[in-house]
Amino acid sequence: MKIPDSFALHTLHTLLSVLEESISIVNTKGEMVYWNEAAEKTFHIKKEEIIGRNVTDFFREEDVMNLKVLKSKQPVHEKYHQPLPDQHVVISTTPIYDENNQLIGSMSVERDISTTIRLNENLSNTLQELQHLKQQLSSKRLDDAFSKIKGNSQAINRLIYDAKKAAKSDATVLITGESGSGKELFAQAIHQESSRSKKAFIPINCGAIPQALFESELFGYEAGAYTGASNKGKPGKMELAKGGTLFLDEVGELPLNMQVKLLRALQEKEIYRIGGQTPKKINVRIIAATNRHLENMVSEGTFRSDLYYRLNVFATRIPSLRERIEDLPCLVYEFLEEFSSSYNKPLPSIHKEALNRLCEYHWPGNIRELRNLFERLMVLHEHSEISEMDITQLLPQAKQLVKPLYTVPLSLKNEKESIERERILQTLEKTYGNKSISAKELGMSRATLYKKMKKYGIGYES
Ligand SMILES: Nc1ncnc2c1ncn2[C@@H]1O[C@H](COP(=O)(O)OP(=O)(O)OP(=O)(O)O)[C@@H](O)[C@H]1O
Repeated sequence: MKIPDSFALHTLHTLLSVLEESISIVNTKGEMVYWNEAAEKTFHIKKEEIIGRNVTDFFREEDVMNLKVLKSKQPVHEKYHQPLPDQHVVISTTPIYDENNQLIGSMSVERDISTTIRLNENLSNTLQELQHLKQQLSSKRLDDAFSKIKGNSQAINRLIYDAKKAAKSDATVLITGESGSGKELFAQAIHQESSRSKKAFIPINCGAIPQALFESELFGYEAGAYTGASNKGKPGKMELAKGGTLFLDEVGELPLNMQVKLLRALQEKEIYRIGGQTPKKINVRIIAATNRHLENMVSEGTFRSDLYYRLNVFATRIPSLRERIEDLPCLVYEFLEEFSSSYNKPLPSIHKEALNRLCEYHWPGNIRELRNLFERLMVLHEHSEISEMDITQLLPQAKQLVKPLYTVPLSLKNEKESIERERILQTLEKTYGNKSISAKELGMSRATLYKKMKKYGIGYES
């Protein structure tokens, strides 16, 4: 059956009008002879306005693909094209020939991709902005003295907020908290954020120095002050911290007679070196820390109340890890990253049950204990995921004491030392390195404990 010409024409017309692509046909004079509904929508030009008119009345000549193809007679296939400044299309254009192979015009089919392009532009701008913000954030974090303190809990954010305020003043700060909870980290951050940051941060562990040496450590001595002293004299930590911060760690261990001397120095802002006749002006900010309950010590008479009040100007207590267990996942990822990078191992993932297991544990050694556990884990671990079993094996309850089957007999002295070393090691392990508790448990002074640790080569991070 022959399809009548008029039917074919209407069908073709209907087909072109329902297409989502814009169709435009120009004759060899550049006049628009066909313009479908999609073209009307894309270019916001009605058929009645454009049909019969020269296409250059609406577009710049160089932007009209139909005109280019009329000239070149070369068809164009699926090419990106921008007919108007804010219009983006993918265009196919082909020359039209009659039955005598005479060029009679050109037809373009254009798919509007302006929305996609705009979305892409927005996305790329957003990504650039994001990148920029990330850079800003990371440089800000690096600049931020508190950036080393990890954790997102309300408690830690509040502490950082308060500590930043304390850093702006020159007030004495007293930091309390369990062993390994981050007291020294906070003290360092306060110093770095303060106007004294360019000067020294000098830590002094009040519990580690034998009583007899404490005064010379803190105040220094003049040449020839006593036998065995350097003949040049030596500045004490208070002088060394000039313009900076003196961190009195474990201040609760300070002997009473030294408490008096410290208080006098703080009040009078000057010190005398041992054997010295002229006072030396001191300019230090004091940050003190302790895991002891100083108020109780004051009532027991083992800590002077006047020194306590002198230190307690700005007091802050760092909660134990169990009190802010919500910080644990963030700390875990931090330590995994740190140790995978320092031991050159791929970063493992951690199973949810392993994290649960860690959250259930009571962390007497706080963040130091968590950090040590992850260092051990990264040394031993070989898989891509950390399982609950890996954690259970490393947590103290799971530890089993393995007694050697046979040991070479030692002399009495050596045996005594060996037992002592073992006892010290076990106690330190049990208290997660807390020297004051260990010393008490072992029935010796902290200074003696330090001396013995040195003698037996026991290095325990303080
Ligand atoms: N919030 C934290 N984010 C990351 N690391 C932390 C944090 N708190 C503590 N640490 C790490 O835990 C370890 C112990 O911290 P720090 O020495 O400051 O504790 P401390 O309370 O002063 O301990 P001690 O009372 O035994 O002297 C350090 O390696 C420290 O870097």
